[in-house]
Amino acid sequence: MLGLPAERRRWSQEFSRWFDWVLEEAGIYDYGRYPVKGMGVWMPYGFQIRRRVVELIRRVLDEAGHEEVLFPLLIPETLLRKESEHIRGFEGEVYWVTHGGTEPLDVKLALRPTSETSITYMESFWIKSYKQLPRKFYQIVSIFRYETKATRPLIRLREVTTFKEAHTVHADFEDADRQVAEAIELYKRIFDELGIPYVISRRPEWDKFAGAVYTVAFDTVMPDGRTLQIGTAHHLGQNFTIPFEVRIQLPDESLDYAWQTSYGLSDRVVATVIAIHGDDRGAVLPPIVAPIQVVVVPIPARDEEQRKRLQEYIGEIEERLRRLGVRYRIDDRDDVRPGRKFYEWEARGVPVRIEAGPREAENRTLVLARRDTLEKTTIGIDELEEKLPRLFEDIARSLRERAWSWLRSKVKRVDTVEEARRVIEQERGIVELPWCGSEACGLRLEEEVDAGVLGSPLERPEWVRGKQCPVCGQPAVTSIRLAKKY
Ligand SMILES: Nc1ncnc2c1ncn2[C@@H]1O[C@H](COS(=O)(=O)NC(=O)[C@@H](N)CS)[C@@H](O)[C@H]1O
Repeated sequence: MLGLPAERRRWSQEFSRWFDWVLEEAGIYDYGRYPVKGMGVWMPYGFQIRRRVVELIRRVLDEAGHEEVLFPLLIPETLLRKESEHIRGFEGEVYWVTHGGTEPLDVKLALRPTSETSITYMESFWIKSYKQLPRKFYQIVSIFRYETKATRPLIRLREVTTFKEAHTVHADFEDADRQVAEAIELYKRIFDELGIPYVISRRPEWDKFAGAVYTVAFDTVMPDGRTLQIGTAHHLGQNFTIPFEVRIQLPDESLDYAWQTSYGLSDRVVATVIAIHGDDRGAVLPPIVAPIQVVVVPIPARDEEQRKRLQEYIGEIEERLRRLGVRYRIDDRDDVRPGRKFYEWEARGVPVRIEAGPREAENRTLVLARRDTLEKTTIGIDELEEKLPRLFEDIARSLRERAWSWLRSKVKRVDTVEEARRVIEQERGIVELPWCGSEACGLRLEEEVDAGVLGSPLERPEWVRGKQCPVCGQPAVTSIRLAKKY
């Protein structure tokens, strides 16, 4: 299914307004009212979604030998300044604490924009030998960046409240290289579980993380066709261990500085689950992160006798859902019509709705309504235990497939700058061109296509063989991806 079915038009053409609407309507996140720009409030329902996303991230990292830690929020200026490229990269984004009470501090303290400096400083005390390596730490904390580009709920925050930062230490360059590759596999698993599609690119030299040897990034295409960087992994070489003097004894007894990587995810993971899978009725949540996986909406009975029978029947449904271990809600509010209930739970993206009225109680059947495809089926109540778990799997798979076909429809290979510019102008998405690999041509392409460079594939793409760089005419050694970015 290329492009979008008609009924999801609003979702793609007024994405930003839709996104703000769904965050509020579904009770996910309250943004724009808190009196600090770029900072919002996780509301109860949204907090439950975030909690399950964080649980997934923790499970994947813990199973891969990562150790969760917790570092101080405040980083003294003396530490932050130790790695020159890093501080240059973050200079304009750091929030500073300058006073303790009424007293000015002799050393001003940064609210961490990320934690390489505080973590590497402590590693200089902890890590002395290759025998202790590799070490894989991570923390899930708030970080603070005084973003100057337009802030947006969950997408570009000044307090990034769900920042998972992993920091690893290795005995040599190659093992850090291997760790970046592992980080990429772990991120693929996390995004695949959430059905989020991605393009993986090596960022160009002129747009890598401040202090990195190289950066690999996961980008997705949002409903409005702009790309969002949803995860990054960096090889940090010895750029932090040298200034922080993290020396290790090698097997031959010689001393060398350790090698590092770092890799991060943020609130953007929640943003993309909502944005990518959503439709005009609101959020559509994969069952794995849905706070409520099934909502039961009784269809009111007319007379007293039927009402009693229906109540018993709803009780039986509830008992079965409880035994199944499903996260469910029985919406038996009697001052709200079923139609309104459908609207509310659809906006919240509840994956499955069960409707049951007097007829269903009579025939011992249930109406199952899928949130993703909106289709309804009637089953016998005795089929619930067998069909519900499979329905969850179907929903997760169909959301993932629909998202990937969307992404594939938004990535286009072109041979000329004119084509690239036209595609970006008319369709947005990602354009991919043959490239000689030079920074000069890369920057010229940003100018001429009027889009940002995402970078190049990790493996040399076959299709550029025999093609020329559209800027300088030299043989293309790889491809370059451009897009309008968030
Ligand atoms: N202002 C922001 N709001 C929301 N998410 C952000 C923001 N800035 C960065 N992110 C997310 O956080 C991820 C990691 O940030 S980063 O700067 O690329 N990398 C680091 O900070 C490294 N220390 C790895 S943790 C990014 O890929 C992006 O998905």
